[in-house]
Amino acid sequence: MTDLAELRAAIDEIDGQLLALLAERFRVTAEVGRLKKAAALPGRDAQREAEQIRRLHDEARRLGLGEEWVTSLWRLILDEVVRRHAQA
Ligand SMILES: O=C(O)C(=O)C[C@]1(C(=O)O)C=C[C@@H](O)C=C1
Repeated sequence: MTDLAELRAAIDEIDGQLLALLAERFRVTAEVGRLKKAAALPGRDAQREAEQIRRLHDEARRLGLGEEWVTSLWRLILDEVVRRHAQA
């Protein structure tokens, strides 16, 4: 039981770090959104996203994570950034 509690505490710690990193990522993408708006660039950059997904696939393979799963996760994040760009 102690093991379970300790493992769950480790999970909670990691979840907090993941959330903080995501918040930091959204802070940076908000700056990108401001630059794009000032330059009248579209919110989505499909070529950049394809490069990102390719790189993430390589890293996912190296880490033993499923490529499709990583793609779905980043789709969620990228779509949220594009949504925020459109609202800025
Ligand atoms: O790099 C950009 O141009 C962004 O707007 C950031 C970002 C990202 O979150 O990484 C989001 C949307 C774009 O389609 C590509 C990348």
